Amino acid sequence: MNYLQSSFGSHLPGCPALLRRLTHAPQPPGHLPRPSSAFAGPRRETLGVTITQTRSSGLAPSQSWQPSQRLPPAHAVRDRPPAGRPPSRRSSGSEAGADADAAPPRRSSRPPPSSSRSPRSRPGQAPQRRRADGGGKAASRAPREGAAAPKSASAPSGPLQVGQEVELECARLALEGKGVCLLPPTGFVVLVERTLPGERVLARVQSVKKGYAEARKLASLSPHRNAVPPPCPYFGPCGGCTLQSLQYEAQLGEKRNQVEQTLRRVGRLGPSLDQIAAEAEAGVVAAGVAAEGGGARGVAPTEACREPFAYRNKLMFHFSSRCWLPPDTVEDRPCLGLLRPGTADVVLPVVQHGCKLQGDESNALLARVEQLVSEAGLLPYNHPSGKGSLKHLVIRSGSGPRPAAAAAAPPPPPAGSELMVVFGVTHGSALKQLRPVAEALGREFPKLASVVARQVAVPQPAARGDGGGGRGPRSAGQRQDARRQAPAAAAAAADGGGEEEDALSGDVDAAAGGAETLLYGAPYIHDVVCGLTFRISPGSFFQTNSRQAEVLYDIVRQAAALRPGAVDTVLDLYCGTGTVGLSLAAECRQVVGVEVQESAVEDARRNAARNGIANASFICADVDAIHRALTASTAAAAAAAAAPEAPEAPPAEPAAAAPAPLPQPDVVIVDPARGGLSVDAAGFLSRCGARRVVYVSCNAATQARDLDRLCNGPGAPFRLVGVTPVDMFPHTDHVETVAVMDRRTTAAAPTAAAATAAAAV
Ligand SMILES: C[S@@+](CC[C@H](N)C(=O)[O-])C[C@H]1O[C@@H](n2cnc3c(N)ncnc32)[C@H](O)[C@@H]1O
Repeated sequence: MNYLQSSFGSHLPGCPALLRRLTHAPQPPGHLPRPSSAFAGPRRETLGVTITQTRSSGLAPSQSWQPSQRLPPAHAVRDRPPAGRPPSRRSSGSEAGADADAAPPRRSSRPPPSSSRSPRSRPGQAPQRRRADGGGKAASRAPREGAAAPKSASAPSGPLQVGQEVELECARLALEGKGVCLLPPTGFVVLVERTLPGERVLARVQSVKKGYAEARKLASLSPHRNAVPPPCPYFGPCGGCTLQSLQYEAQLGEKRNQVEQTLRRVGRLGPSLDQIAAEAEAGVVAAGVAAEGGGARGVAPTEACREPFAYRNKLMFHFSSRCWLPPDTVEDRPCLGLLRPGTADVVLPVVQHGCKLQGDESNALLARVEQLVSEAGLLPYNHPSGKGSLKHLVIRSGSGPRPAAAAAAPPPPPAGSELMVVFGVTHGSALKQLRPVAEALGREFPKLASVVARQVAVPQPAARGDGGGGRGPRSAGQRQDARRQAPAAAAAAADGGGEEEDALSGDVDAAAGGAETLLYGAPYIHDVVCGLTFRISPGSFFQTNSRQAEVLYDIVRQAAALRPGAVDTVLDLYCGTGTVGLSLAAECRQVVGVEVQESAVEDARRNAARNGIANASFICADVDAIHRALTASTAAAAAAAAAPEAPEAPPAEPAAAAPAPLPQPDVVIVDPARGGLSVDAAGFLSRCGARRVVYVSCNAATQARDLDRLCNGPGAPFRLVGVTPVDMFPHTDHVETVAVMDRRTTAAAPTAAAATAAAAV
């Protein structure tokens, strides 16, 4: 998954109404975050060792690997207003990341379109500015008469015009980290990226839609009081760490606000949160939900991450023949880095400084991979020419297995003791050249335990939606539909949780694929979480922040509120490699995990055996199929009861392939992908009879939608009793949330037939 897919569009599959509730405005489908103007200032200088193409690969000069560009420190150039300089010779004009309008980037040697130029940069013209006081005292004025209005691709339908400059104050953060500014006096929503609540900015309107506008920040007029210089030189263009310029404590507060706002607006859970807060105030707290669980707001404070940098055990990088040098240059040359927001094949080279979210050794590995593949004559896959074969690179790390001798109270082994490299390749022909690359890496990096190549699908022209050479972003809804149609592809798509967790983990489509070839070492690495050793295959989901996963699982354990004496049966739905269920196993009678991806289920079974856990079992199945099978068997039982004398009919086609038998659960843990629960999965929770459901989510918007379904309205089966955000991804706008629901005692209990059917599924 890339940054662009973390936009609203993908958070809220097929739910424009949810978007409106979030921002009071619809978000355009496929809307993408824009890169910033952070690099519009000083000229870049090129440092570092040149990596030249030395093999006789028949490359044109533009196809050769080049050194990564040294970038100025982010704080030195960020928020600089555009200098009005002409596009560079190499500039691709409308590719100007900072000034690009809604149109997708395209190669062109033309200068930027007039709609994307700053009116201020035109000689003899006064800037069009509108002032908007956060306090509602609007000092706004219409664009000056006589000043040429900026050309707009579409007629403005709000109080703003494309190209207009406006002073705004940020009221709050939207889920994807953009600042929500309300234009007085109407409160018209303007979304401005890299803008923090309380900050006043000068921004230029980029697009105006029916109920809202999007603007690009030109300058910070009064920064957030907790603003800090972002330490990463790629901050801004790289869409990953949108909150890096905010002090960490303040990030935690913002994430709590986001979760609360989303539950109130999208989930219509204001009354539930108010009740949680009132009960906490009165000292009545649901079992397993911390006393401060609500405070005055119904949402607990965000659980902080102790190590807010170098916390990631997995990052996905992309190979591309289109290399982005922010703000407005795209060169046709091989490049390894992070996808430019809003594109499917333009890459920001990050090899030189690495990514601050992963460890030093992983960054060193990244740099060495770039050198070695260049020397081997390997090229990025190029669409549409079909040349080249490298698509992406995933670097994973783990602590290695827990030493047996330390079984009593094992301190976790140091992170990064085992490393894994996964090459995503489009053609098997690359394997021959990759083998010596893998062996060289193995010799140079003693901690490298595994190098694997995965065959990935070649982008289909029909799927292009970005106009730039590849797949366009698909909504989570579309991905879910595709998953229903092709469970096998879905399994592959899970690729370590590409879409399941956050933007930096992997592109679900790029990662989807088939054959894996082991190039070096073993086809897995190990990590230790909660004192248990987990085996991780290249395609298996594993929480990307191992240390914080322990905090998350501890909150889940408390929230499950299992009865003493290990008497409860726990269902761990969407269980991945079994981490949540296995960490609970000692306190329950039995744990049953359900997971769609075969390799993850295999890992989960091995993990149970390796850790000596005998009361956990894992089923490879689509969670949705459980409810369909349950519904089918209930209907069949009802039909049989209604027509006992009917002649024997041929057996009906099963509504869904029924998974292996599931026991009646006391507690269910669900941790679905970003798309949240399907209607079938929610239906299963309603009917399964469990007294408590602990819902772990990496997408507050879809979680809010699901909680609305399950907790609101007459006959709703559950009552929301606690919400705790957990910061698994510091500096990014992602937040994990643990919501706890108790079955309402007044709601109709599951019928005996349903319970029996559930037991039989
Ligand atoms: C967010 S991960 C959670 C994994 C696990 N709970 C953990 O903490 O490591 C979601 C998992 O759900 C799996 N998954 C996605 N859709 C599924 C479905 N329809 N049925 C079963 N599993 C599914 C993915 O393969 C992935 O392993």
